[in-house]
Amino acid sequence: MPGITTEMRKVADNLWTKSFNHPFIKKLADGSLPMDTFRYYLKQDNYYLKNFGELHYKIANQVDDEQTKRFLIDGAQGLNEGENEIRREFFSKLEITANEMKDTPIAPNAYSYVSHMYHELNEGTAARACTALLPCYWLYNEIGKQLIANGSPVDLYQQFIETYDSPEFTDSTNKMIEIVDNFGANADVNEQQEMITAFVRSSYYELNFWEMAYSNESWRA
Ligand SMILES: Cc1ncc(C[n+]2csc(CCO)c2C)c(N)n1
Repeated sequence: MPGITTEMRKVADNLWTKSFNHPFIKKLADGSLPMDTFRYYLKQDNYYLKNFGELHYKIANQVDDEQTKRFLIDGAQGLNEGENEIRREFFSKLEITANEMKDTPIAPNAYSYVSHMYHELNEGTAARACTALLPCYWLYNEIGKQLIANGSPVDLYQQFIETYDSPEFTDSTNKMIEIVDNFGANADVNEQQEMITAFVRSSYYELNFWEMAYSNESWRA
């Protein structure tokens, strides 16, 4: 029997297709994305990644299954050594300083996305919180696999694409899918529905993360 993630992926398919076709992604691939837009994305993603790592530890504290606990802790550590390392390189190349970060508040969509993930953990369950993390892995892996075929003529964008197509990253994505499928198999119908909702909401915020950067979203009216 297919796991709950098959159903989630189906329900969120429109949102995912819109992410694949978002001008941010299309222009990343053809190299025409303004560097300022990518810079904005990186700064907001810095907030996202910091919270994403912390959430891994917090969720790990609430799960009983040892393998899942291990994966989440390793994932947070891998984030510190892997993805964050590449980001430090990007920050340095684009001269994004600590002072500039201090002067850049988290933007509305990034704030809502992070708040959603904390809500799923604090007001929900570890299963729902894990589900809220899944589109992050899975959507980026699908985007990486799609874009790697042609790559990007801009070095920095090419490096970004390669991060999400690596065999290690594909393994982590598959492991995360398996974890959510296991949670789904042990959940009642109501909890399964809550998990699907958490997945759809994260997929919505993923789509709007591109839009946030593309439209330079801010709190100003
Ligand atoms: C908004 C946003 N969503 C997803 C990712 C991708 N991502 C962030 S952490 C992680 C897990 C393993 O490195 C993955 C895949 C991102 N960077 N920003």
